[in-house]
Amino acid sequence: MADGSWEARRSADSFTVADRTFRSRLIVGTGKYKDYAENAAAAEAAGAEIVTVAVRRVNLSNPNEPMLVDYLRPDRFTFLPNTAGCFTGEDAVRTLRLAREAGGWNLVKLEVLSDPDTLYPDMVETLHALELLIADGFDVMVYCSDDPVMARRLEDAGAAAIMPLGAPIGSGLGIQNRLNIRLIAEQARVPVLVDAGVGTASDAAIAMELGCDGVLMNTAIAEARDPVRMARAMKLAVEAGREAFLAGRMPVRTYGAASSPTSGYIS
Ligand SMILES: CC(=O)[C@@H](O)[C@H](O)COP(=O)(O)O
Repeated sequence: MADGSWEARRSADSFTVADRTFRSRLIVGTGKYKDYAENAAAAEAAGAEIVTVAVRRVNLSNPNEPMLVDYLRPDRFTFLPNTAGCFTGEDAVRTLRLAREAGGWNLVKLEVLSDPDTLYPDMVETLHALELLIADGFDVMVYCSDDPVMARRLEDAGAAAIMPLGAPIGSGLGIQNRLNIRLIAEQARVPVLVDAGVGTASDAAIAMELGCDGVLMNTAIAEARDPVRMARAMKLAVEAGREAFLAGRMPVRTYGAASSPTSGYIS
């Protein structure tokens, strides 16, 4: 997209990251599923075009074990390698360099965690790693805190997409700071996708209503009683949230306003 402004992004029927255009605004993960078959069925039901893969945790190369690529075929899905489990920028950069050597992936998701309890991103390490990866020619989608100032710093450093958390990874708490997510979406000139913390369909719809370009989620689908059905619900929620955003919501009022006014409307 030549003009990445919010005004241009807000009306587009697809989103573009590093010259690749996607119609589906829902990215799904590949962890915590019963097996790869269930994972694949959920990704299909979600209508996802991108699946994110924790390259250090998923079997991509040992043919003696079940392999992800036999179920989620690379000719059907764009694989987005991520650095889940990395707690230093150096480790994350090393992981993505190995992923590129193994699979040729250049579009990647950077995620540098701070501590194992909150799983919050370490933004100092993340920014440092981002700079190294950009210098290395990667296109980097960046998992980050919901801080608009930090989001701008990442964009200035060359991030291909900004991915603020809704809540801690795997918490299912939903979006904790709607104001910040909205500010980040408004100011960015690259796609903004809420990543982590979505618990159910309404959370995904809220992310889209706030003006985000998309949503990435894993646990909400993988840990649902019926993952395939939840994946379908998430697809519909993302689409509904996007439609509501484009339609433009009514103003919020402090006081009541009669639904059958006596003037000012057609009778
Ligand atoms: C799959 C992935 O990339 C995770 O690191 C991501 O942040 C998802 O978080 P949830 O499991 O909370 O959706």
